[in-house]
Amino acid sequence: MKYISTRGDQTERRFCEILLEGLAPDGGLYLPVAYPQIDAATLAAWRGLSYADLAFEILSLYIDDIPADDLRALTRKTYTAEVFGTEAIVPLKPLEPGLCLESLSNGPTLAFKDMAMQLLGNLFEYELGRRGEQLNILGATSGDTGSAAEYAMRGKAGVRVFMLSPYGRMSPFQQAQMFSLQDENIHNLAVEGVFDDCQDIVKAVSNDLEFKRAYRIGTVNSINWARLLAQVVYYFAGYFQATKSNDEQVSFTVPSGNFGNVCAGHVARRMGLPVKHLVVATNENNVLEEFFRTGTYRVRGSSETWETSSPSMDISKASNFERFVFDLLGRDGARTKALFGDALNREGVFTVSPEEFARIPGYGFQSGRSTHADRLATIRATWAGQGVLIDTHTADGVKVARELREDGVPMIVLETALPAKFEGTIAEALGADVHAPRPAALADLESRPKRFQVMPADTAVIQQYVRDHVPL
Ligand SMILES: Cc1ncc(COP(=O)(O)O)c(C=O)c1O
Ligand SMILES: N[C@@H](CCOP(=O)(O)O)C(=O)O
Repeated sequence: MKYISTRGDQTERRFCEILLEGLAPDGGLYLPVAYPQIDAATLAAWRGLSYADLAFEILSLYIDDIPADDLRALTRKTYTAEVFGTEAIVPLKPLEPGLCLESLSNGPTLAFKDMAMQLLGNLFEYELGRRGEQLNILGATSGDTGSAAEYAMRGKAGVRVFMLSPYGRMSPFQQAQMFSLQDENIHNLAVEGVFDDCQDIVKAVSNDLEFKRAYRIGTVNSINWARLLAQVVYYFAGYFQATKSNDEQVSFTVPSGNFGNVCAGHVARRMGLPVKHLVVATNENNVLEEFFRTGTYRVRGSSETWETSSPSMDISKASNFERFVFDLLGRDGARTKALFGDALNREGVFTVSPEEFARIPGYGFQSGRSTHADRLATIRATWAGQGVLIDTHTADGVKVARELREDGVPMIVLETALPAKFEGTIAEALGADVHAPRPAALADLESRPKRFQVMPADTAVIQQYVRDHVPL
């Protein structure tokens, strides 16, 4: 499989090249030249595979520059019951008839990011070892990508992590999870700004091609196609668990911010997975919900990006949304560049044409929004009604899923984090007597010594920090 950029550069690249490269040189995101199509016989053959072997089958359609035996060994090393808690890896949890959660948050950092990041760590180690190279990862996090990446990369030969996070905006648990790491190859840079400022810096550094090459900068955000590819697998795994035959359809509701997770669902659907709807659930930062309702994509500045109780979704520039729009525009790279590279930079807004907007139902997308009050009410109702404790992001998903579900089509809500990460809001919803369980090894997390640097939201300052810490 070859990959092209969403902004018109037709140079075809192979998987391992883009794995280490992240953003395309023209500022676009990589996508495969075509989505492999899964026929009924293949879908039937995949039903019943272990998660690791399903991951191998899906990955091998997109990766032809890693020998099959090595790739299978990588997926088997990654997706184990020891790391993810169960043999199913992503078991479904029934909530009520026709509605269930897909448990994606049983990895080491208690959020769905582990699903892809554990694989990415192993892929990086494999490819860098093969090439005898090193990689300096520059990432941006609103709370969960950062810890998942750091836990996956700590101790990995040839990898350093520079992780930008919005200073003071993550939950105490999320901050402690990252900042308590003392590993030499992990650098936590707390940026005075919002997540979008952090992501803008990552993109600016990636677009400085001379710096990127000299300092061997790579990325672990969903900018990186490998992240999305790994996330495609759990849509198939969820579908197989929720259905008995491939004639059935399901819908997914996806708590969304940077649009990586639901974009993986879009890829699965384009491959032929029988998905009826992909429901994008946002919090008060509803840039995506607004787009699917109106056709206008209006990014917002820091002063309009609200600090909410689902903080990992406090995102007003969904970087990965460009991949979906490229497909919506019939893969017209010049038009995608005009919207994302030009209109968005100049005016902070674009509107797709009525004809383009009319295509959205064909892609299965729907959207809804949830607020703090909805979140509290949903956490309470799900605890009282089903005895299931959900986190604030998953609550946004459940709230919207309950509004948009249809009779006869199972609705799977992706559980994107565990409640232990957001104890403050759980206590606000349920009172101090209900405690979100956390692994014993993390009992004293918040009281551990912390190691991080506070930095201005300034690309040049971050670049200087990288220069000071990466020997040339
Ligand atoms: C817990 C949680 N839920 C939902 C999201 C939103 O996912 P995405 O950015 O892929 O849309 C994130 C962050 O990405 C997250 O950390
Ligand atoms: N919510 C994310 C934001 C980054 O998203 P990504 O999927 O692009 O890595 C976080 O928790 O950091």
